Amino acid sequence: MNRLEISELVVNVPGRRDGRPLSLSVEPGQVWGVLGPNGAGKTTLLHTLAGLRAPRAGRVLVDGRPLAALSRRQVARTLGLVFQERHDGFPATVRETALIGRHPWLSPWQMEGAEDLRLAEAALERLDVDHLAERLVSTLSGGERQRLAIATVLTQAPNIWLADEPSNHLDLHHQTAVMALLSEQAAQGKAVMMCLHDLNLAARWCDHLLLLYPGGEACWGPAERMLVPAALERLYGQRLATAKIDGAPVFVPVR
Ligand SMILES: Nc1ncnc2c1ncn2[C@@H]1O[C@H](COP(=O)(O)OP(=O)(O)OP(=O)(O)O)[C@@H](O)[C@H]1O
Repeated sequence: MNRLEISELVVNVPGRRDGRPLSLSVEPGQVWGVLGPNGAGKTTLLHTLAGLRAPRAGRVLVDGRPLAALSRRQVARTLGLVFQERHDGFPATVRETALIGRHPWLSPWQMEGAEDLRLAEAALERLDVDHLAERLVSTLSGGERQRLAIATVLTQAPNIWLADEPSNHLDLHHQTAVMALLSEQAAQGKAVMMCLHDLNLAARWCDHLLLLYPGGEACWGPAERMLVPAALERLYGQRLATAKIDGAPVFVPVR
């Protein structure tokens, strides 16, 4: 079990004043959504939480220990990252790519074993890309690549998921399947934080929300307290109509 604690964190968004420092905890079992308009700093925040970018101030802690004090291997075992930019380094198949998720768990020259292969195959099947296992990644569609990226993190089996737009490129069915998977991960005691542009996915699947405003303002808390139409309209500069379906609020932009 791992909790991700953000303490007085000021993310370094170039050219922007500090804004409100962020202090919150993503607990095991919780699903946090990060909402905000383009350029609000969602990706920069996730990169900072992953230790890929230094903050201007404040700290990121895993189970009370600063992220910087953990070894690279500990970080790689603990944090699973689904990020937007992907580079095809060398030609690899879908199966080989999913197996990369096992690397934090292997010693430097150790080959993947039967159990690693089983985990990778199960993840590919869960993300509905098992039929593509032999294909080169460079031949995949956008949605297939996204599902493979998520399958690779599932193979990695981290305790904390950081996902930047996990529903990106996905059709409606696969959006729902991925949100159900992240929700299930949380139910198994993992901590999940994801950036989302789709307010309705956030309203249905996230139990906590962090709202990032372009000027550096922010507020956070349980989803039902954050999903206030007036606050969301201010966040996006967009009028919204609201309804309730299946017990969850639904927001539709209006002209
Ligand atoms: N290396 C950089 N140099 C200059 N500006 C940068 C750099 N990286 C990010 N920014 C700026 O920082 C701001 C925050 O970027 P970020 O990608 O975190 O936003 P975001 O909320 O994820 O946006 P989006 O919804 O468009 O994905 C943007 O205005 C972006 O142009």
